[in-house]
Amino acid sequence: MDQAIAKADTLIEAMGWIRRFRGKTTVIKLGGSLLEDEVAIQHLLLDVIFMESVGLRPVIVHGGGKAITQAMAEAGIEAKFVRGRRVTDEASLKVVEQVLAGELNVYIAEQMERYGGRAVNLSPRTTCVLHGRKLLDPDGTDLGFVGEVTSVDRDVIESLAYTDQVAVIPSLCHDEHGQLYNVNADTAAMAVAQSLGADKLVFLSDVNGVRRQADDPSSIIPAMSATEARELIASGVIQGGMIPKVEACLETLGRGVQKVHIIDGRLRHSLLLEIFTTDGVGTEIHA
Ligand SMILES: Nc1ncnc2c1ncn2[C@@H]1O[C@H](COP(=O)(O)OP(=O)(O)O)[C@@H](O)[C@H]1O
Ligand SMILES: CC(=O)N[C@@H](CCC(=O)OP(=O)(O)O)C(=O)O
Repeated sequence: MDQAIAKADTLIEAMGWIRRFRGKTTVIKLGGSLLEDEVAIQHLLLDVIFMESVGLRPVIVHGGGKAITQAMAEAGIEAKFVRGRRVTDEASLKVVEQVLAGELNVYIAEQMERYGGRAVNLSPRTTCVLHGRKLLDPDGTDLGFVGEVTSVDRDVIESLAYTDQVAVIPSLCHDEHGQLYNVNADTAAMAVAQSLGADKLVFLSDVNGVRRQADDPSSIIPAMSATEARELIASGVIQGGMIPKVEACLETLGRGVQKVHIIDGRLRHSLLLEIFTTDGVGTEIHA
């Protein structure tokens, strides 16, 4: 009986949070490192289905860096990164498209349906909602077919939300000539969040947050300012795939959003804990 009462109390507590966030959009960026972990993905997608069921509006943007690197290795192509972005020639682009649009995008939507949700693939193979152009690297390095998103088909994504369906978007964009580009998934998620005027942008990764030492989980930084984040990139504490993630957070903050979060998607219910509790998990970056 006590357990049943505690469960009812939890439901009542959740009601306040649900009322507060109902109708608001949360963009959830699923990192490719997490997509390798079937159990973590199952729990995360259940959290997303719960959010959708109670009237929040989740939108998924995903990457797939690890799977792309593996598929490239199988095709005999060496992966090369510049400041966390993959140098993408024509052969690599084919692999990127197959992994992101052909495999992972379909896998995520299928898993959502399997657990009782309704999901729709919005990829260049179905309906492309990310439009952009070739990214000109600030250092002058030519990254090949790497793009940046300049506009998002907001109406398509929102009309799905109105009919209780969750958009699942891979990090690929088209330019006006139909040329496809490989977009870093963190920056793609940022562009979607900005375009939808999202209330929250949550980056789910396979680390517990930003750390002072990349390989030491106990060195996690629970909260930091935009200035500190810039210093940590400049000093080399933030490296590799964490650079575009933190840069995307900084750009989002620069456009009026007050807080962004980088959290550990392997932690069970990390998404719900982040949204429905006052003690956040992971690293929060604030203006
Ligand atoms: N200071 C840091 N704190 C935490 N992780 C870091 C840091 N610097 C580099 N990293 C690396 O960034 C990775 C996360 O980026 P990435 O592999 O692109 O993840 P995702 O696939 O989730 O986007 C971590 O697994 C870690 O190896
Ligand atoms: C240009 C660029 O770097 N694109 C990324 C797209 C996937 C991605 O970002 O995946 P994660 O979220 O797993 O890092 C890449 O090719 O790896």
